[in-house]
Amino acid sequence: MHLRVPKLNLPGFGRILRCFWPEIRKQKLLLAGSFSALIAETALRLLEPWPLKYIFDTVILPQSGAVLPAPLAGAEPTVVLTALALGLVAIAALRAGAAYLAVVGMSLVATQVMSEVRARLYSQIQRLSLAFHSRHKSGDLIARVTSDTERLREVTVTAALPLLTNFLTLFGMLAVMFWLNFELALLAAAILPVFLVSTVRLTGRIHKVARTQRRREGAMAASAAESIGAIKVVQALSLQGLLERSFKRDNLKSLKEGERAQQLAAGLERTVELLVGAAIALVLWRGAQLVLERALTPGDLLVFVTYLKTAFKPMRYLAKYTGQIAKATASGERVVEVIDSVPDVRDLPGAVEAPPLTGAIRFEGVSFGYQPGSPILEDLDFTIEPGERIALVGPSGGGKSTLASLILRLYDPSAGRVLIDGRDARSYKLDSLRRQVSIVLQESVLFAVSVRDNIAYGAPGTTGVEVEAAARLANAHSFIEALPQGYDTILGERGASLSGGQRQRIAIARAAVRRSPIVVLDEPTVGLDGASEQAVNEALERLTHGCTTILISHDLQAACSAERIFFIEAGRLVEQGSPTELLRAGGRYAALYRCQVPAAASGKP
Ligand SMILES: Nc1ncnc2c1ncn2[C@@H]1O[C@H](COP(=O)(O)OP(=O)(O)OP(=O)(O)O)[C@@H](O)[C@H]1O
Repeated sequence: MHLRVPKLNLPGFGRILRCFWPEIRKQKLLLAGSFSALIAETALRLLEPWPLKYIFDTVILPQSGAVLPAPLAGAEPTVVLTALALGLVAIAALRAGAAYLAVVGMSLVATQVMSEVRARLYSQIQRLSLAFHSRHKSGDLIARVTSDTERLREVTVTAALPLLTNFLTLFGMLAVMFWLNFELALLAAAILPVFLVSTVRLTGRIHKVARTQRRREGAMAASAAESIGAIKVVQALSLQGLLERSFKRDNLKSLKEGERAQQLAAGLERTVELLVGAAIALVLWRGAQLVLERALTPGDLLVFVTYLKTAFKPMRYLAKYTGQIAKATASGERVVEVIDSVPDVRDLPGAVEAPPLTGAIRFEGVSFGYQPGSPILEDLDFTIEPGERIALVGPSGGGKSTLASLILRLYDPSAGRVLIDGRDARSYKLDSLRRQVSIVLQESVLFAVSVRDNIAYGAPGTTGVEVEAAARLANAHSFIEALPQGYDTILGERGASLSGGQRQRIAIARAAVRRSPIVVLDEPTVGLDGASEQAVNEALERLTHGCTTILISHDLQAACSAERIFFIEAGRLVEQGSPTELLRAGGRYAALYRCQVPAAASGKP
């Protein structure tokens, strides 16, 4: 019956336990050891008031008629007193030892389980597809990996463990109380239903507040991460004041929710104290009558009252820690939500390792939308031969980058198929496919590690010689050598310590170490000055030599370097052909070209 109280959050608890079970199972020996220590502690706690009872019943009030246990029966009162006092010390010492082992063991279990869960969560976040990441903010995900897992670990040790100990004690003591005197035990247990009703009501509300607060903290971490990540833009646009005000508002709301949860928990704690007080008064009132009627010894009544105070401690604990446990459950749910998410793009059953690809790409009736019901690409049909160079051009928002991300399998089409070397891209193992596609973006992201590592990230296992060769290919070797520590120079976050053109050339070197047959270039020279653009273009020329190349560009003159041009508008392939063919055809591409390059009205690209 008493177990119904923590069951309040059981759907959450159950899900969390199920999710963490693989990690918990690994700690079963340590868990069993700690649990045994916990049982021993409980048993010793049950024994604690008994020496006092015997001192009362046999030394102070020998007329009570109580009988001493066998070894002490008939002994001198001073001997009995000394033995019982020593027994009291022994029980306390053993109980302290058992409690120490239980706490140390359980915290070891919690630390190990949570560090493994944290690692699993991190790798899951890395693996979840872009569709998931565009729904969740990075700061919120970071909060899940760091503070949510930490809160779970902490609360397991500081709240859940004491609760478990005390619930075991409650059961043990109630059993002994019923054995000692049924009527009195029934009186003591009478407060349980009242307690249950008020706890159920209040814990539900506390849990709700805690969940809202945790969600808000996640959102705050997300906005902090977003603005700190874009500090240059924030300062350039003088957005500090605006962002500070909105952060303060959320912070205050979170604080108020925290206060509310604390108020509710404090209210619950006081209710429990009142109930325990009433129960003790009731037991004393009836117990004293039973002692006078000689149906109970004074020592028994002493055991009863001591038990009652200790036995109802779990209730106080429950009240005190309900807020914490509710918050931890909310944290646990946030962790489980991510771990249980199934990546939209994943290896399908029977997926095979992609063999070395030639780079043939075919779209068959491909449609795709980020949200169901709003298509971004519609019914695309085309073939790209191995080693062919294709330029994707067309108005902004037409779907060019989206099309390229389908080749990388960052998303899967909602209809139709993308075939790579004649096989559905979904039939290959994801990693083996992506390893054979290189990508250079408009804003290449570099990591805050050495230049060498940034390049080697392109293909794990790359040697120093290969890194240098790739840097030479990317026109980056000489400027890297001129950096303070050459290839060992550690870059600022996102490569902030380099110029745009330098970042691009390192990104090209990173793409080069992959030696992949397919290369996607998404506006790689936008924003570069003439000299940088030329250096980057030379590097790209060498990178894409002999590869199937998809160039996304708004620069129609640059697009003319392609063998074929695909004009993408509103998610449809409206024109395709060689630059000369398209100009002659006088369609959408020719009109745009003449706008951009008026001198080309002659029709020659
Ligand atoms: N992650 C996303 N979630 C939802 N919609 C998106 C997402 N990425 C792009 N879109 C939408 O898809 C459409 C096509 O975007 P896409 O970036 O593919 O176009 P584009 O032709 O490459 O544009 P640009 O030339 O400006 O780079 C746009 O309307 C854009 O708003």
